[in-house]
Amino acid sequence: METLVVDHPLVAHKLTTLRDVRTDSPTFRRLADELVTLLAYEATRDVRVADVTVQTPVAPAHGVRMAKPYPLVVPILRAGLGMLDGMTRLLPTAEVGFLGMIRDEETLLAETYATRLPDDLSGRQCYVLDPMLATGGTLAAAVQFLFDRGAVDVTAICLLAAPEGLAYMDKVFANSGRPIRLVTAAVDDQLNDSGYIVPGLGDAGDRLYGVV
Ligand SMILES: O=P(O)(O)OC[C@H]1O[C@H](OP(=O)(O)OP(=O)(O)O)[C@H](O)[C@@H]1O
Ligand SMILES: O=c1cc[nH]c(=O)[nH]1
Ligand SMILES: [Mg+2]
Repeated sequence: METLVVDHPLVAHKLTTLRDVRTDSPTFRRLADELVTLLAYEATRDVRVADVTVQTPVAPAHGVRMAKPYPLVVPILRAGLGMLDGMTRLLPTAEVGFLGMIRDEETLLAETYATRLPDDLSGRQCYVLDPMLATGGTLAAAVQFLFDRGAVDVTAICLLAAPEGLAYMDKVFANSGRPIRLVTAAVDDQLNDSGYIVPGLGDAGDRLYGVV
């Protein structure tokens, strides 16, 4: 998986506050929203556009518009929902599909409880949103869903990633022949025995929406 760690002082500043255990839920939500917009700016560098000409008050000007089919943005519920507004602010014409996935806290295996995606994704650029890439089980399953429906171009945007998750993605998709990109604010040190990213930021879903 091609991985881009966005090296920017504003990204580092916002991520540091997100990590801070004293940051409350409203602030965490706002920062996650701001951070995804900064990451999305890099993640959409290759978004498809088509040439157009517009008339300025002075003369014709050559430019570009987003090409059809428009990109598909896929937040992974629940925590990925906290990244959706920040993404669609940058890509207002994107369509949105949903995947609901939860990781079993004992086995760390991802289970899918909801899918709402177009049946045919051939030719679509897909952007998966999930704040945390830990063991990689959730992201691998999400990318496989998109591949199974014909997607060939998948970019994941994660606020934080663990080396174990990157290695797992490389292992699972080694022979897929389809490129996968990851854009993230940081690759942390490791996972702990409970599968949490260290130092990480804790449980992203709980910090966004509360413990359920
Ligand atoms: O890489 P993995 O080991 O699969 O772990 C990462 C997943 O765990 C978290 O979701 P969680 O299962 O806590 O669900 P939630 O978003 O509803 O909190 C996170 O948002 C990822 O989806
Ligand atoms: O550190 C982690 C790992 C998985 N899910 C989270 O929300 N946080
Ligand atoms: Mg969670």
